[in-house]
Amino acid sequence: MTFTQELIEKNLSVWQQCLDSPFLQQLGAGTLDEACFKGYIVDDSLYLREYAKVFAWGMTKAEDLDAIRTYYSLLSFVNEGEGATRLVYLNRYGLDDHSIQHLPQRPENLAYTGCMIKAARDGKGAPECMMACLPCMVSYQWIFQRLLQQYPNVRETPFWPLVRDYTSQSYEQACQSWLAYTDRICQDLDAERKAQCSEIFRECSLHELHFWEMSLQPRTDLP
Ligand SMILES: Cc1ncc(C[n+]2csc(CCO)c2C)c(N)n1
Repeated sequence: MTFTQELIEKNLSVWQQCLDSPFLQQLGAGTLDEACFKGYIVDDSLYLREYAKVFAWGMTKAEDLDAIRTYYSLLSFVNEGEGATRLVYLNRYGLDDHSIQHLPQRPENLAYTGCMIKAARDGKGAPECMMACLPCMVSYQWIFQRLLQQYPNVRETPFWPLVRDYTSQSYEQACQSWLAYTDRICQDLDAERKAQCSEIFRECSLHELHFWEMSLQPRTDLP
């Protein structure tokens, strides 16, 4: 079993709780209140802005071009794939990136991005940086694939563009290559550093769960 397979296995119960969260279950069934979804999209947009800073810290410690290429590929997915879908949703709600930048991240969101940025800032290098962003990328693939199996009719709901992004073959391939890169750089780490990495992965998985729980409440500060 590779290191990332081990990490995923250890955290599957948390990801299962994400999948079972009322927000995702209602999203799959198409019954989710769009005010909650709107709040999620706004917080997620603010989250992705902060997410970019994780790689800014990662870049300063990069020891080879492989690390830089991986960070670039992660960021370009945020910007091109997810970014495009998010913008369609923001527009649908009469918002755009500019009009939401002044809004605060809700506390669970802030706690999550704070944790990721700290891991990349205080960590020794690429392994810690990848640990901070692996749960977000890989849990989405795991969760949305299962959600689509459970609710094939989600294709007929307003939430399909989001589900489609994370269930596409190209997203699965991208995840595989990010995982393979992580396994490569973690191969020769000593036990102590592996344990620290595992702790970051755990913490960020729990933050994913808290983000889904937070999203069941609509934001109260949106136009
Ligand atoms: C709270 C939250 N968690 C995870 C994602 C998914 N995600 C974030 S960045 C990225 C690109 C590759 O890592 C992916 C898939 C999200 N949008 N919002």
